[in-house]
Amino acid sequence: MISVTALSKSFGSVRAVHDLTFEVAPGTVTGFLGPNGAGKTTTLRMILGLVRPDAGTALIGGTRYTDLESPVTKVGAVLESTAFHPGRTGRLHLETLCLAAGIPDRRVGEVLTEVDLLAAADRRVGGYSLGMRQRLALASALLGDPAVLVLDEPANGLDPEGIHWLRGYLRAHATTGRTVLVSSHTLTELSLMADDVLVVSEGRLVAELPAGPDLEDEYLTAIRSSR
Ligand SMILES: Nc1ncnc2c1ncn2[C@@H]1O[C@H](COP(=O)(O)OP(=O)(O)OP(=O)(O)O)[C@@H](O)[C@H]1O
Repeated sequence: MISVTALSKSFGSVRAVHDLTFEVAPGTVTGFLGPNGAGKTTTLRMILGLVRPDAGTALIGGTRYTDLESPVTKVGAVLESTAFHPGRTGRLHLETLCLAAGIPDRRVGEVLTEVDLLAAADRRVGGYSLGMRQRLALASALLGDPAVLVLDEPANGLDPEGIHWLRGYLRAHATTGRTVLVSSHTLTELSLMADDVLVVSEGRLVAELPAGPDLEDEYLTAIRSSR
């Protein structure tokens, strides 16, 4: 369970997140949707302990990310800004992460298979396409076999087949009782991927919607009435 309570963060005069409260339950894929600049990335970064909130709390299973013991085995994250060493192969990148986190090396082959990147594993990451880098980022997040996945725009750069695959993957992942929070500013992407959608606008939660055929209409209504 991810629990965000009265979370706020400003950057100078920019109020990025304002008194935000929501919960993400296990067993479902929860979408995090909002216009550009709505505060999605800032919220995810606070959940992951990368940005310090001005007020409020973001807890994972009742504990702040920074207080988790062995966090990579509890929470897997894919962030927009994921950087890779371009001269390393995908496999070496994952092996390096395993070494740093004390995860057994056999996980490398397992996650490469899970994200369907085995064929490119021994190529240098500098030559990867955007979609391949996204798959490698997801593989990195999965190394510790975490119960919680936090993904910022994971479909970015994936081709339609890749998006279809990601959707199936995240759903299967959630079905095993895991928690998945996935952000996007693309409504169609989330309507395919998520079960429920948290809508944020100007740093505030403005609606919680089921991801059904009416999502677009309901989203637009929620955004317009929040302004
Ligand atoms: N490090 C920072 N310094 C200054 N302002 C920031 C910083 N990070 C975010 N902001 C501002 O906070 C607001 C929210 O940004 P954030 O990246 O969280 O939005 P977002 O919903 O993820 O947007 P997008 O969909 O475009 O990725 C924006 O106005 C942004 O410019």
